Amino acid sequence: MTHEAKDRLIFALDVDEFAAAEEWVKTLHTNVGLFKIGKQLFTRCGPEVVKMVQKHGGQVFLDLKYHDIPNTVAKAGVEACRLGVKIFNVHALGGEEMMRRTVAEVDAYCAKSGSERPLLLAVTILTSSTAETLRGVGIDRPVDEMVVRLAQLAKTAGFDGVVASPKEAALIRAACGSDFAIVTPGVRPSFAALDDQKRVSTPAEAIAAGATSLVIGRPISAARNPLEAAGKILLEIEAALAT
Ligand SMILES: O=c1ccn([C@@H]2O[C@H](COP(=O)(O)O)[C@@H](O)[C@H]2O)c(=O)[nH]1
Repeated sequence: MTHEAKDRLIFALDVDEFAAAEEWVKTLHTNVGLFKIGKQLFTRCGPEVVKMVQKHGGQVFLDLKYHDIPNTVAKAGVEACRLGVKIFNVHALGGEEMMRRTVAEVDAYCAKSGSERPLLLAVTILTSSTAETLRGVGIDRPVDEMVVRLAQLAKTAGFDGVVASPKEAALIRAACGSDFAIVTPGVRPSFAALDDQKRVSTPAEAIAAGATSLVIGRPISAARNPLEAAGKILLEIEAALAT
């Protein structure tokens, strides 16, 4: 398996116990480049679980999707840097000032401390959302239009990339250029259930559309043989990269 395919696979550590998270890291570290720690696991275990992944040589995507006033998000971003995570994210719907302030404070902190700057990603429209979901919160625009608009806003604010559905990856790539990261959850291999995801593609489709990394949780964790499922996904990523 090439290093490149593995580095593009991010496993969602969506469990509620430290021990279970550690088991997943030990089981999957050969096939997974990064481990995503989200609201459930972080709320239960806190920064210790970040250190655990790092202790096992894994890199962390801290998926807390900050969405608050600029000062609060910027300061939370600095704390994410202090944890040494590889990636953290905010909601682009928090707006340009919130994102600009976060970039500025993170850059200042990393320059002063000499620490590696994490990749800053902005969540566009959640992969579980549809046009109906948007209408329900008063947004009367098509999903893909909103996603591209938020991606451009994130880029203007100095963010490194976005979290989006692979369905919109090609549009984002065209609008934001080749060096903009597009990290896609909402990925479903042919062998997996849809669960609560609405805007999904297969791993091969996501890579072909321009996704830089894929976030995958239940298609791996619910598989009869999770390591084998991750291996199949890597093969699919590799094949798509080769075409
Ligand atoms: O738009 C988004 C943003 C984040 N997520 C997160 O990704 C994983 C997906 O897990 P699956 O089990 O593969 O569905 C999960 O942790 C979400 O919080 C997302 O799905 N969509």
